Amino acid sequence: MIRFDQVTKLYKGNARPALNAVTLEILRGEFVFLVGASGSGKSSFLRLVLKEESPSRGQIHVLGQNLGGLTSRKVPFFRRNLGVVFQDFRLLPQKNVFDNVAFSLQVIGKSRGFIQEAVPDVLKMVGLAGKTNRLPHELSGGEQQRVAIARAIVNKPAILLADEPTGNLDPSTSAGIMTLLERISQSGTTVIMATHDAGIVDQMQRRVIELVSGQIVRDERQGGYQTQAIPLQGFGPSSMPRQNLGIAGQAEEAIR
Ligand SMILES: Nc1ncnc2c1ncn2[C@@H]1O[C@H](COP(=O)(O)OP(=O)(O)OP(=O)(O)O)[C@@H](O)[C@H]1O
Repeated sequence: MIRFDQVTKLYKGNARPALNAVTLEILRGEFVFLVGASGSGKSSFLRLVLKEESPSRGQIHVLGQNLGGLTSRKVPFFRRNLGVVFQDFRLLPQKNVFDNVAFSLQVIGKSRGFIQEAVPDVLKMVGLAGKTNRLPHELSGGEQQRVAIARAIVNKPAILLADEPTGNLDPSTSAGIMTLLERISQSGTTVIMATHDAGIVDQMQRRVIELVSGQIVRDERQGGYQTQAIPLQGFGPSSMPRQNLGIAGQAEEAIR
């Protein structure tokens, strides 16, 4: 579904790579938390999956396509398979709830009939059936994020990328958003969520990939936010006990 082979991302004017030789595979229907300190490379990872950025080295495959071979003309079509949700919702302030969701279907040329059916369906799913005519500023933060999620999933993407989707929400509203993301994942969508929210990661016990300075230091099937390992010197796979290395780390260690 998503495969990174030795992916390094260097930005201009930044000597240290944002991602450094990242190798991983994410399967269909998986729910994955991406954790790590600010600047560890989480957003860069998501932008590479979306092909908003290109790797400096290495190869990325998403949904069977080698992103390196994707021409810029084909990128908008490729992105139809991906939904994206951000911390700051990014709704269109002048459009009501219905139109915010409908707009994403209009731009990809869906028919009026399709839109009239699909939008109410998805708004019902996210629990906003009664609020279709509200403007974003008339909604709570949690409701705005539900609109953003509805917009991201209305075209039934195979992959949902969420960059700190609960970052602006209180704990109980966040819990509601996580229940929704879990339901979306259960319907077969791969969900990748970058987060600093320790409580959520600890509670959900899903796959956790931890980045430190652009490198994977932990990849656990059912992990928590905080690694159990206390690195002796600096960070990085070499300072982590073997049992906490996860699949990618063990592979790296085997190569060394
Ligand atoms: N467009 C850019 N140009 C130059 N450097 C960048 C750019 N985007 C990110 N970086 C750098 O790449 C590194 C990784 O940043 P990234 O945004 O991926 O981290 P992050 O883990 O998502 O952080 P946060 O949790 O704060 O969102 C940082 O050192 C950052 O300064």
